[in-house]
Amino acid sequence: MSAARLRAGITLRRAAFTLEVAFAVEPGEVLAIVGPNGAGKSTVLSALSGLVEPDHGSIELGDHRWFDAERAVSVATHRRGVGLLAQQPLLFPYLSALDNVAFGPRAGGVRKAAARARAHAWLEEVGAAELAARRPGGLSGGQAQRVALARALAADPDLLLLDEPLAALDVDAAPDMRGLLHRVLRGQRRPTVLVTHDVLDAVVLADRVLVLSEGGAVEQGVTREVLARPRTAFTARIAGLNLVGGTGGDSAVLAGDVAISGRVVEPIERDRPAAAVFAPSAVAVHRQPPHGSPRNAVRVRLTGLEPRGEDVVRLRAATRTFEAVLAADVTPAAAAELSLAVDDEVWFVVKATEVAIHPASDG
Ligand SMILES: Nc1ncnc2c1ncn2[C@@H]1O[C@H](COP(=O)(O)OP(=O)(O)OP(=O)(O)O)[C@@H](O)[C@H]1O
Repeated sequence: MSAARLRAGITLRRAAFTLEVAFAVEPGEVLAIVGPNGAGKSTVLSALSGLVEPDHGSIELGDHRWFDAERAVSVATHRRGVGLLAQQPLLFPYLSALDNVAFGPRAGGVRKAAARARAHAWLEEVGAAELAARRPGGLSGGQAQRVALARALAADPDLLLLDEPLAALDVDAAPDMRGLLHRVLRGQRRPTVLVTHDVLDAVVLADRVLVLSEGGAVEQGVTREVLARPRTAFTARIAGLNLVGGTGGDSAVLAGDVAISGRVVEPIERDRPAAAVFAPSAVAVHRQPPHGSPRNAVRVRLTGLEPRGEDVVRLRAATRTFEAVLAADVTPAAAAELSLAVDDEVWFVVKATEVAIHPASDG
């Protein structure tokens, strides 16, 4: 496996749309590109894989110049060594899972027995060894996506592209696949670019995040820093969920002097990065710390109160002993009863059953 840095700085104009982005992804690093529909996420991936040509700029992987508008360089897609895992697994229907995975190595000139051995190893790696003989028609969505991941990696690509890899999976299969991707991505040395709508994917899988809006990067940085301190209203909105980053404890995330307990959705490791995620609507607001209750309680200072429709007031708050920006949705009546105002010190309280605990990327 090569370990080269991806560098891209491109401009691409369409009738009513201009994409203009610059980013780099280090070997072993995962960059998530998030943003609303039409922001240009797919266009970035198409440019990286060579399916569209930017009007200006360049794309390089290590010493290899894949694209350079000024020097009229454009390396063909199949020569770029790009592995893609898309929303749909796109397996060959008449080949077994094993032969699907062996396809890349075979196409790369590896002999049949060696290609099949490599395919077996990758199926093993993604927990799908027992599916080797099955055709794609006999696989569940989650199983097929595991096989598709094995196929992408068996070809030993220099750059891995993940295009909404969990979007088509049902709610039961997505956490398993997310956990698998977390494990597999941590062990590799190539750069990876992940496009996703789901901020949780960015938290669990990406070291850095680039927020794309109308063709431009509105924020770029270490995932947890961008989400914990969103500099644009857009990022705060996509963050949507409360996120407390810290390290893994006993069914809990340890952040500063607080332990947030919850349901462990994907296995976490002690002292490794982990994140607790919960909805603003799951937060109750108290003036006094709750006593003798198994709930999570975090002391915060209110930084904002915004009405959201008739039934909800969104409270924003800064934590005191660790870095996070939290939100709580309360009824206007509750906000009035507690006579809440900016700068008030209150307790945000959330039941462990409402908190999902995930491993987080190292970034
Ligand atoms: N083949 C095309 N020809 C012309 N315009 C296109 C083409 N593909 C996409 N666009 C336009 O380019 C812009 C960026 O689209 P793109 O698909 O990259 O966004 P996206 O962020 O991936 O959106 P989504 O999340 O909906 O997939 C949009 O305005 C879209 O309408």
